[in-house]
Amino acid sequence: MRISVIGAGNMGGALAKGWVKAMRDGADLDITVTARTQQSLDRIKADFPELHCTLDNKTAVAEAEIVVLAVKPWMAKTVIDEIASEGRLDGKIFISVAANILPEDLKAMLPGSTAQILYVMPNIAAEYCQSMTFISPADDVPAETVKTVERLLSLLGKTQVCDLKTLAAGNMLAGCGIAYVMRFIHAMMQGGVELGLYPANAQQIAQQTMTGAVAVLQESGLHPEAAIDKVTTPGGLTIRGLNELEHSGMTSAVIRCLKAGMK
Ligand SMILES: NC(=O)C1=CN([C@@H]2O[C@H](COP(=O)(O)OP(=O)(O)OC[C@H]3O[C@@H](n4cnc5c(N)ncnc54)[C@H](O)[C@@H]3O)[C@@H](O)[C@H]2O)C=CC1
Ligand SMILES: O=C(O)[C@@H]1CCC=N1
Repeated sequence: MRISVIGAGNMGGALAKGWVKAMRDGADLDITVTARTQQSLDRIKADFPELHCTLDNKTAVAEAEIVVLAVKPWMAKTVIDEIASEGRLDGKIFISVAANILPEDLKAMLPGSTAQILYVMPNIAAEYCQSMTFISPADDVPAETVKTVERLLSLLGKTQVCDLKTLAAGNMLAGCGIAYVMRFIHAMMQGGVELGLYPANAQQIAQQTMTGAVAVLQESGLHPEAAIDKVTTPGGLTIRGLNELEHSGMTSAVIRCLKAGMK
């Protein structure tokens, strides 16, 4: 399958690199990436020589079956005007990962085009095939196309085909949420340093603890509070910290954090 990623930056680059890793595991893909500067392309090509790299968006689109738009949202219209001219996107699968540009907005930017439009929200863990990716197809996209896109994105982690409301909420937990989780890890590091650990050691400990917590919940299927009960000795150490977190409004802060991006 020939895929062109227009804008191989943080997100587009992560998708392309994840797909290359899938190719190394046997997936039959042919990936082209574009960027604004040759320097960006040289950087990505150095570690991922399987990628075709070009500064020419139009050629990249003309040669692809699937086009992924991964430029900043405020550049989407200009780039779409460029790549869709002369019917270049017609009949192709067109995935946009530009946040908050909905399928109806994309349709308005592609008047008369027969491109099959899907609004997709991955996260940067796509590079390591651990993304949580949401897929919202436009109403007129055939089921077979949705399946194809789902298969392709499943190479990069977990996927959900969903409506726009779920995508918006899911993106706060996953697309943006990955940054919130990283901020929590950093907060643990800061506490760890105050307790006398070196930052690098605190980071390793915090990351392994995060991995362990995820493993416990995934393997056991427990609700988080049931698993927390297993850690919390009455009158012991853990409950002191848990209550301190709640006195400081942790749960409320997280809820407010997730709601903030929906405004
Ligand atoms: N960074 C993230 O975690 C996520 C980002 N997104 C979406 O992905 C899109 C890209 O975001 P980032 O990757 O963070 O930005 P970025 O700035 O890292 O990447 C954008 C890329 O587009 C390239 N570019 C700019 N103009 C271009 C043009 N005319 N032709 C070809 N390439 C061009 C730039 O060289 C750059 O490599 C945004 O719309 C964002 O909403 C979606 C989910 C997660
Ligand atoms: O911050 C943003 O707008 C994008 C969307 C999800 C992650 N980054």
